[in-house]
Amino acid sequence: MMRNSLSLLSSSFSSSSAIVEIEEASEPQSPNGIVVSSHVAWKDVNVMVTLNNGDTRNVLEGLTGYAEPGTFTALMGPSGAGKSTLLDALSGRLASNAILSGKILLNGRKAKLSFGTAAYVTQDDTLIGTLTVRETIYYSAQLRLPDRMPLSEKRTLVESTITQMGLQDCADTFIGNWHLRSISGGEKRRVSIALAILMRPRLLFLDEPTSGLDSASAFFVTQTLHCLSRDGRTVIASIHQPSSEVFELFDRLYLLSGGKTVYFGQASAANQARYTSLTRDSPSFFFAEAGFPCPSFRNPSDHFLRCSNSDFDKVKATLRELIKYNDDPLNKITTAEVIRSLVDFYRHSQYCYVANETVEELSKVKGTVLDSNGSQASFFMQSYTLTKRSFVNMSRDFGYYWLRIVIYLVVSICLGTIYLNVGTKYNSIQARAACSSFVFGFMTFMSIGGFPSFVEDMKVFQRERMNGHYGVIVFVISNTLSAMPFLILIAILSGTVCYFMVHFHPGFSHYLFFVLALYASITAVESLMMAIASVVPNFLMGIIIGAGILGISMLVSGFFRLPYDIPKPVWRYPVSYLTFDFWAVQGQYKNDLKGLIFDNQSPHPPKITGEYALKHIFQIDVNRSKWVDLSAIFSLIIIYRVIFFIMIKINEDVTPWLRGYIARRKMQQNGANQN
Ligand SMILES: Nc1ncnc2c1ncn2[C@@H]1O[C@H](COP(=O)(O)OP(=O)(O)OP(=O)(O)O)[C@@H](O)[C@H]1O
Repeated sequence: MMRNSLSLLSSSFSSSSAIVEIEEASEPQSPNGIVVSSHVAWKDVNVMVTLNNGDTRNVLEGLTGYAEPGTFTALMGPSGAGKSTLLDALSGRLASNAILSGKILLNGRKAKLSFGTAAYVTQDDTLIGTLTVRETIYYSAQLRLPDRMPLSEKRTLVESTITQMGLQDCADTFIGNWHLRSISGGEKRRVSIALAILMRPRLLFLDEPTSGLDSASAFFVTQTLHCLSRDGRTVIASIHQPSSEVFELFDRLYLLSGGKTVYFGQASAANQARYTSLTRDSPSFFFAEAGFPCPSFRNPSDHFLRCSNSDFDKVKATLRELIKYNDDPLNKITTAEVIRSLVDFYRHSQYCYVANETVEELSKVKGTVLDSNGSQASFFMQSYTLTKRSFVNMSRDFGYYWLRIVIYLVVSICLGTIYLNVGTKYNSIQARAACSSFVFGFMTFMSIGGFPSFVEDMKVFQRERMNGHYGVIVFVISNTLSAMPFLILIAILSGTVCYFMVHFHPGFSHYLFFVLALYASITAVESLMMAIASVVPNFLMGIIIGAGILGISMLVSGFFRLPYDIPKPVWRYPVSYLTFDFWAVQGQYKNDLKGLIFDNQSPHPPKITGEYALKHIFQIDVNRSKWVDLSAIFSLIIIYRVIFFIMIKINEDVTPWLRGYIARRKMQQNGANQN
């Protein structure tokens, strides 16, 4: 079954020109007969980062290595050694303040690995908690597989991926969130890997796939990666503290310390503790040769990390009295010295020579160009699937809309009882205005509560976007459409309660306007909050910024300060015209007051007309139709959504470029100052 799905996927890929065959003859065959494979080689890779004060720091220094199809390469080293940076450099995901030099070759060619060319599993599992494991993988398949692939075959591929990752038992369990029972951490990791391997990528990067897992889960995950590599894939993963069982599953080990290579070569045979019985081709032999043999009964991987972690010097200095020293050579000198001699020893060793030679050879063989492994689905299919997934998420997450609907209803009932049958007395003029302002100002404010959910959505979007699953437009469309039914429900429910309890201007068109204006206002707030979420990923900051903007919007709506009294520069032009509150309040005042007759202050005539109140009390232009005001709110929604789109694009393209530019400028300035 698995084989079937694989060949099916390959055939649909080749027909859609996802993989461009360039030099077929030079292409090595992988164990399962699939032709496309990926050799990654890196030579003299340096990464320099610019710090905020303009200082620079070398994070990686002169790294050379390679990873071949059918192998599992583990990047190991203490915290801060540069494992993630090397992974990021290889996968084209370096931060914008990092400057890369050296050669990175994919199948012998310089390659820009981004947006789905290779699968990348990040350290944290950004998954949608309200979906089950099967649904998560299925939606991902729908988002990425070609439309012409029959549904049954997509399902087969999903099921085979579930089986391959050993997720059968929890396939119908929710990923989990604050109110839904969740799968375990190890299962979450496997779901993330399942999503990465769904499109059968030839190259797989994983940043600490076993971090936070117990030893059994870590072994399971590593064993799965080992099996994936045996399928002809090139697997490169950073691993923090592997157990000896996990270590045995690595084919190659790249040991780093302080951004320098301590060892690169075979990882096999490392489980043999006594170096006298070791083959030359093992890290234990290397350590023994370098003068730091792994003591008997010590896990070799612990020993390698012990030798390469200079933090032990600090620990030793702090706990001098408490440590009992044995005759381990590591206790006689500082770890910094150990690292220095290991790095030096490696540089002049056979291991380094072999690595350089192999990289040279690999760079001469020009192989297949791997094109994006991202989505093959059409724009329509992506939009449909994403809208559906987002709708399912919203309807299952109690905190997304349901809670807000309840609160909206409760507040509407409270408002309805406070302004019950507001009437047409003299004081009713002010009461109606205040009630309308509350509805469009304060009640819409409650939409801020959805911000944490938006932030979660943005995280999933960013992961999927980085892996090339869909574009920004698809995300904006799906987000708008999926929220629509809930916003309509909020507007109808709370609008109806308010309208009839307060007894606003009777008549269907007045009721329709009220509900439509409420819907438009809530949607405008949502759009604004989404735009904020695209640039402010922290929800506390986002809520504060959102509250600030909405507060200003209320201030210039024409209720707290009458329109002509709002200071013209800035506040009236353009701020008030750019806020939905202004249009909503003006439109609703007209919708409610126009056509009504109110008692005067004295019980005798003349009565006050609604038009008079609008003009002379609220300073409102009665000649402008309320429908124009409503159209203005809808136009603002479009503007806010366009801003949302632009923000994402800026975040994606302009900000990294700008940060990179600033980093380079700071570096130059610093260099000039030093000179
Ligand atoms: N963009 C950056 N700007 C500034 N410093 C950076 C940047 N990227 C990495 N560093 C620094 O480089 C060093 C290596 O970081 P890296 O994340 O690669 O280490 P690591 O080995 O993956 O560590 P860990 O196991 O803790 O994740 C760290 O000291 C880190 O602070």
